Amino acid sequence: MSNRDKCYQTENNSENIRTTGLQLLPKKPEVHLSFESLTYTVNTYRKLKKVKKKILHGIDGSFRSGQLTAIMGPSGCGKSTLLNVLAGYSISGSSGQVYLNESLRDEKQMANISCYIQQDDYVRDLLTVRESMTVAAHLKLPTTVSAISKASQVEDLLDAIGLSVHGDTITKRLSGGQKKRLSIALELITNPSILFLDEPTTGLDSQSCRNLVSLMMNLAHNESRTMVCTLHQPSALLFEKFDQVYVLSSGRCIYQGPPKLVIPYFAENSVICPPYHNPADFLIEVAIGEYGTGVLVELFDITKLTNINDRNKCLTISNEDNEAQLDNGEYQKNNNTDNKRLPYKTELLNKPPFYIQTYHLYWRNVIMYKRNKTNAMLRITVHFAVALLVSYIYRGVGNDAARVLDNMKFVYGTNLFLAYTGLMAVIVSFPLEYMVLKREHFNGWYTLFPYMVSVLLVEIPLQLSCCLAYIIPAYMITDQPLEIIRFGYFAVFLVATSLTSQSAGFLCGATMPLKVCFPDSGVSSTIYLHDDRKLTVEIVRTSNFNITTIVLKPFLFRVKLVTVYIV
Ligand SMILES: Nc1ncnc2c1ncn2[C@@H]1O[C@H](COP(=O)(O)OP(=O)(O)OP(=O)(O)O)[C@@H](O)[C@H]1O
Repeated sequence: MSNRDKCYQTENNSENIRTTGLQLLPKKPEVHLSFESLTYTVNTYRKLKKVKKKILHGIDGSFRSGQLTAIMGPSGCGKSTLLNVLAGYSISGSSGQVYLNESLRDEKQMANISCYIQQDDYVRDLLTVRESMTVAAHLKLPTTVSAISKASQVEDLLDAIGLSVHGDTITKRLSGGQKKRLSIALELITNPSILFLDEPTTGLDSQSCRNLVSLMMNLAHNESRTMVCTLHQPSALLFEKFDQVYVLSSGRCIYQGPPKLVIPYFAENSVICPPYHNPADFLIEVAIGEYGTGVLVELFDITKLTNINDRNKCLTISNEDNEAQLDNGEYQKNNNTDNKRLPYKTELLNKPPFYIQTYHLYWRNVIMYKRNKTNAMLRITVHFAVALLVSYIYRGVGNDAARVLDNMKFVYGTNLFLAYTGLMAVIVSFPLEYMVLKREHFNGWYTLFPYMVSVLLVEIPLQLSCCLAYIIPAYMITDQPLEIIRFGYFAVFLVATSLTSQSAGFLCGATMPLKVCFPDSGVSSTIYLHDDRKLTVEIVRTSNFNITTIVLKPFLFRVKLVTVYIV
């Protein structure tokens, strides 16, 4: 069968996406996730006063293993917030209990058994699908697993997720649905028990949505994982595929249960779905309050009681003694068990040591730099060109005692230029890297120290080459004394300046919000947005301007640190 035929078959036989290959990976335990009186509060400001705003209002619920659950609700009702709190992504501001089976959630254990796939596909654009998976396998799996097994697990996963025919495609060339599947496959390497997905179907066509939901359903049913995702407004066909829906309205739950029971449940509470209406649309309309706010209050109260009962069932579902009780549907809350609940414990995966992580991260960076040679060559060429320009202006000053002041200006200007390019090389690029780093770090791929070392190992030689591309021609053309010691001092001093300002660039890029805009702005296109850190990189295009202003906004203050930047 030709590659094209295989590709066609994989893309169109979504229902046949198999997940059996995943069983080769170390099996994690099945985990029921439940929560009790979950509240999330943020600080907002009204007339210079700090005001607390409650986003989740003490909600209860349970998500079972082997089920695919959708958190639904109108925009701004708190779906992503709930997912963030459950995944442990947002901790400060939250209160209430989260349980893993019958034990309290422990942050470290949670990171070990779960993964969080965000709405945007933060994958490494310059790696191929297979390379991305291989690096992830080397970083996430213990060193006791041989390279051959890792490679075969990667192939199995690619096959299972329908991406094997695209294994050698650069990830930035993948379609939205394929990128989403790759994001899932990257996290499936460690076989997590719980998968959180924030709006996985956003931006996908109906066929890709169906493929993705089928894949999630297979992962839940065949592998007994707990799959939780947020959804906006699915089609009726897609809606029915979920095992459970958890509906939020203004931070409160109004329904948890199977999609098929939505209409009878609401009818019992005097909210009648119009004939031929999509039940998912109906749910959202009820949650928005189109059927009256009184109904919503009633639904909050009724659902809270049902959810508490469900949650308690979920907490004890692994306890065989309680099964007769569960079958009868008469569950009595055992407060003694509540008090005795201990943090969840399971065997932690042995992560590769520091040097192995650094090695794989370094090689990943090398591959990415190789694929983006233009950027590296441009940096070196700009240094060389500016060296020619500056040294032409100051030619011969090094050997002329009458032009000492000019020589000083040359050294000063050189210093400023190298400090500036060292800073700019990373201050703009690092924030773009930030979200991928955050995703990988949060999902436990590596610790920050090996990451930092691997970045420096590729950045320092590059910056050194840039400095030398400037220093050597400039030194010669300005006719500085040809003595090794003097050249050494000159070079060491300038390289040190450049590397120091590069570290300042990393610091600013990693900690400060950054804005890039053209003057006399016209249309704006945001290329990157991350609200948590209030970080915005924005390009505002005007007719033919090529000058940008870079504004750094460290938290409360706005500082125009660099004013002119030529792209
Ligand atoms: N850090 C914060 N500070 C202030 N308000 C916040 C913060 N985080 C979330 N919110 C508010 O909480 C509410 C819920 O946000 P959330 O992102 O969870 O909504 P959502 O249901 O996922 O919406 P959408 O479907 O549009 O993504 C919104 O009104 C949002 O403005």
